[in-house]
Parts: sequence; C-alpha cells; structure tokens
Amino acid sequence: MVKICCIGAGYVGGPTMAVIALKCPAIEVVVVDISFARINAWNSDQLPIYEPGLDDVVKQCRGRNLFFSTEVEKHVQEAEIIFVSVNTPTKTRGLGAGKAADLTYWESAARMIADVAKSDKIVVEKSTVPVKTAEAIEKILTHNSKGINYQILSNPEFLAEGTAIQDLFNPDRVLIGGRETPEGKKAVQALKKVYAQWVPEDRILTTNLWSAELSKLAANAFLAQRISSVNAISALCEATGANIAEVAYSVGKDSRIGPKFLNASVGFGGSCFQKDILNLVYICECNGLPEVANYWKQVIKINDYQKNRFVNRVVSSMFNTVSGKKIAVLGFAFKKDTGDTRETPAIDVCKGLLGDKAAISIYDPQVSEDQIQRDLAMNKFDWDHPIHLQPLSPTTVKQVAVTWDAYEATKGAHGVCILTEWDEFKELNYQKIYDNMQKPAFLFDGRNVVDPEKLRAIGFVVYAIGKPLDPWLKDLPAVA
Ligand SMILES: NC(=O)C1=CN([C@@H]2O[C@H](COP(=O)(O)OP(=O)(O)OC[C@H]3O[C@@H](n4cnc5c(N)ncnc54)[C@H](O)[C@@H]3O)[C@@H](O)[C@H]2O)C=CC1
Ligand SMILES: O=C(O)[C@H]1O[C@H](OP(=O)(O)OP(=O)(O)OC[C@H]2O[C@@H](n3ccc(=O)[nH]c3=O)[C@H](O)[C@@H]2O)[C@H](O)[C@@H](O)[C@@H]1O
Repeated sequence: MVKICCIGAGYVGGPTMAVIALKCPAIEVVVVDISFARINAWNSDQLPIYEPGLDDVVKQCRGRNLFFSTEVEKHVQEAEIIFVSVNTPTKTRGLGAGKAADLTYWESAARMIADVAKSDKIVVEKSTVPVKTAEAIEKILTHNSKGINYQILSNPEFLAEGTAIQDLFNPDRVLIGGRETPEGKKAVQALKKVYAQWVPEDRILTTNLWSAELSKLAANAFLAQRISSVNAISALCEATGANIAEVAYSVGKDSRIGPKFLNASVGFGGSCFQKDILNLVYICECNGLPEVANYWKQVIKINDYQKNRFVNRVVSSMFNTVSGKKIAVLGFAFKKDTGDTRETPAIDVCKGLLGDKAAISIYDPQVSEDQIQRDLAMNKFDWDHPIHLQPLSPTTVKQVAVTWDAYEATKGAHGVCILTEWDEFKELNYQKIYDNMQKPAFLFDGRNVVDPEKLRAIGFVVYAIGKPLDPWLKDLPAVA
C-alpha cells in the first residue's frame, strides 16, 4: 500500500488529504501536526474547521485509510510521498519584514524529514511558497542525505474556503511542477497517478518547478486584482450615481472578462491574498523589478482604501462620531460558509470603529467570542503562526460584545454593519430590527446582501457599497 504523510493538519492539509483518502482507497494517508489540540479535534466529532461536506468525507475514511496523528517523525519515516502544508506567514521582523514569506515552519519540517528519513522520498510543496523555494528545500534535504534520494515537487493548492470539498472533487486544474530530469519526471508521474484516480487527465498540468510555484502566486494576485478593480470602480459609482451591480454585470458579460469575482465588497480577506501578493511584491523587488512590485502593491492599497472608506462612511453618516454608540456587526468571518477569520476585513472595520470609541456588538453564525477577542487583540500577521505559539488568553477588548443572535446584536443599536455575506442575513426580519433600534437607524451593507430600497421604505438610512447614495449621505463630504 502506498503511504502518504502530510505535515500540517490545517485548512489545506486536512481537507486535501481527506479527499485523497476518499478517492484512493488503496493509499494510506496520515496527516500529522505539532498541535495536539488540532489533531485531537480531527479525531473527534467536532472537526477543527467548518467546511461544508467535510464531516461526511472524514467520517467515510477516518480509521480506514485516513489517520490524524502527532507522531510526526514515525509517519514521515514510513511515507513514500510527503506533502508539506505548514504555515508560510508574512515575516514580521528582519529582512523583508511585512512582505517576505517566513519559511521557518517549512525549514523546520524539511530539516526534520532529513533527520528521520531512511528511504527515498518525494517531498511535495503544498503550502504556498516563494518562487525558488524548492531549491532551498533541496539543499536542506540533500546536504546530509545519507545516500537518500529526494525529489521535490511543487503542487500548489487552489481550493477556496467554504467550497473546499467541491473544489477538491472537481478542480479546474491540478498543477504539478518537478525537475526535468528522469528522476524528477518519475516523481511527477507518481503524484499524477494519485490525482488521476478522480481528476480527468487533461486537468492535471505538469510544468517545471518554478512555473508551478509562480503560478500559485500569480493566480491569487489575479483574483485579488479583480476584487480591487471592482472595488475601485465602486467608489466611482458612489460619486457618480452609477450602480456597481449594473456595471459589474455589464462588464462581466464580456466573455473575455467573465462574470466571476466581480462582487464589490468592504474588501477581500482570508489567509492568502494579502500574504501572497506581499510575497510577490517582495520577490519582484529582490529581482530588481520595482515597477512590477508597485503594480501589485496597488491591489493591497486599494483593499486598505476600501476598508477605510467603509469605516469613514459609517462615522461621517452618524454625525461624525460613533463614540459611545452601539454598532451591531453582522458577520465576522472573511466570507460566508467558513468560520475562518484570518485577515477578515471585519477586523480592520471593528478596529476603525473602536478607534472612534464605538461600542460594538458582533454576531457571526460560525465565529466564537474567544476567536473574535483574539483577532481584535492580535498584532498584524501574528495569526499565521501555529496555534500553540499564540497567547492563550489575550486581553479582551471591553467595548466589544459577542452574541449568538442577530436580533440581540442589533437591539438598541444606532447602526448595523453587514460585513460577511451569510445567506441568513438576506432573510432577517429587518422591520423587527428597525423597530428595536435607536433612530435614525443606519444600515451599512459591506457585502451588498440587502435591497437598499426595501430597507429605506422601512425607514433605515442605508449605505451599500457602490450603490446610488441615500439622500442622507449625498450631502456629506466624499470620504477616503
Ligand atoms: N487556507 C487556504 O484556503 C489555502 C492555503 N494555502 C496555503 O497552504 C499553507 C497552509 O495553509 P493553511 O492550511 O490555511 O494553514 P493552517 O494554519 O490552517 O495549517 C497549518 C498547520 O501546520 C502546522 N505546522 C506548522 N509547522 C509545523 C511543523 N513543523 N510540523 C508539523 N506541523 C506544523 C500548524 O500547527 C497548523 O496546524 C499556506 O502556505 C497557505 O498559503 C493554499 C491554498 C488555500
Ligand atoms: O490560496 C488561497 O488561500 C486561496 O485563496 C482564495 O480562496 P479564499 O481566500 O478561501 O476565498 P475567496 O473566495 O477567494 O475569497 C477571498 C476574499 O475575497 C472576497 N471576495 C471574493 C470575490 C468577490 O467577487 N468579491 C470579494 O470581495 C471574499 O469575500 C473573501 O473575503 C482563492 O480563491 C483560492 O483559489 C486560493 O487557493
């Protein structure tokens, strides 16, 4: 039986390996992690991440050919193929701080593999890494190889959270990069054989190592760029009376542009877009390409601008101060159908409102109070380090309350901010919410989930990203 080991039982390692185990019953898959809490959760009925369809897949194969363990070295030693899916945070100190990828966790995984291996291994980069990382990993592995043959492959992951299982079952493409030597080609074929169990052959792309590594960074940069592009246009819509929904629809109808990823929002979040673009920017700078670096940097700048613009709209609409006012925040996750809050725009919006001394009441169907308090207390980029290295009981932010009900969160509030596009927010009884709020009652829709006209008919003052402005806001100065 072929044995696969995956180092890192996170959002990528867990679901990816569960799907490999499901689709390849003849392969034994062990997912290992240094976090006992994470592995315990993977072995329980309460999985450590919320992902539609994941419970089902895990239930079908856990204990059969899918295992979760903290015995990292044992399983690394036994495996023929080792996926490495550990964190690759943005560096917070030293050379490249605030931009470059911190490869500490990757390096320690590679050194551990070199220390314990007793047979030939295929080592697969599953984490998103800078171009040329494979070269560094190769050096670590072969420096003291004891005659062991290592082949490094780049097999970046393209799943999106909230649709991970669907994406893994039916990927647009699987990308495998390897060395162009006979041994390299053999390793590529071995990994291709795994995916070919369920992915049509024409969707399995094989390239050289550097193309595979760079394609992942480029794909995320292109996706994020679309959001910043539509968000930039949303600001112009508000200034001119155009409607971003109509503009995005008309633009997306061009088959060369396409309709996806054109939803204007309060800004993109998630663990990767910002991190990967910063990483790309750093790589461009290191390669003497400042113009290219600045081009991509602008995608991040517009995203920050969009989040600031939203906070400024809230504060300026409410008589230029939210001090002591209750603001309800509906949605804290970075997108719907996930409990993940990494780099969620809600963090920046809440911090902005707290900076103006608002009292915030937050409701999200999948995010716990503990997580929200951690997020609001944590320094930038600190979240992307293994959980056991993060402070256990962070200081709680006193002006923040977390509720488990949207009606409770909005009761007595002066304003409501919708920051995640959860489906249930479309179905709320907004008349009831309005009746229980302070007047004038403000609603700021950062995800365009409500119909502004219907809410205005109830009596709300409504701001919706990129939509024609409420008469209330029209006379206020443009904000940026
Ligand atoms: N979250 C996502 O949707 C996607 C993430 N990626 C990339 O995949 C990589 C992992 O991301 P996530 O799964 O979201 O991170 P994560 O933080 O959920 O999981 C990483 C896991 O690795 C473990 N770990 C760290 N160092 C270790 C070591 N030396 N030995 C054993 N375990 C170790 C941590 O304890 C943690 O559980 C990143 O490079 C990310 O950019 C790529 C595509 C999608
Ligand atoms: O490398 C990664 O981590 C992954 O990053 C993204 O996946 P993810 O961050 O999980 O979620 P997305 O659906 O891409 O959404 C990212 C952010 O953009 C926002 N978004 C998305 C689309 C849109 O039209 N408008 C918009 O504001 C979302 O609300 C969310 O905050 C990519 O879509 C995946 O292909 C990639 O594998």
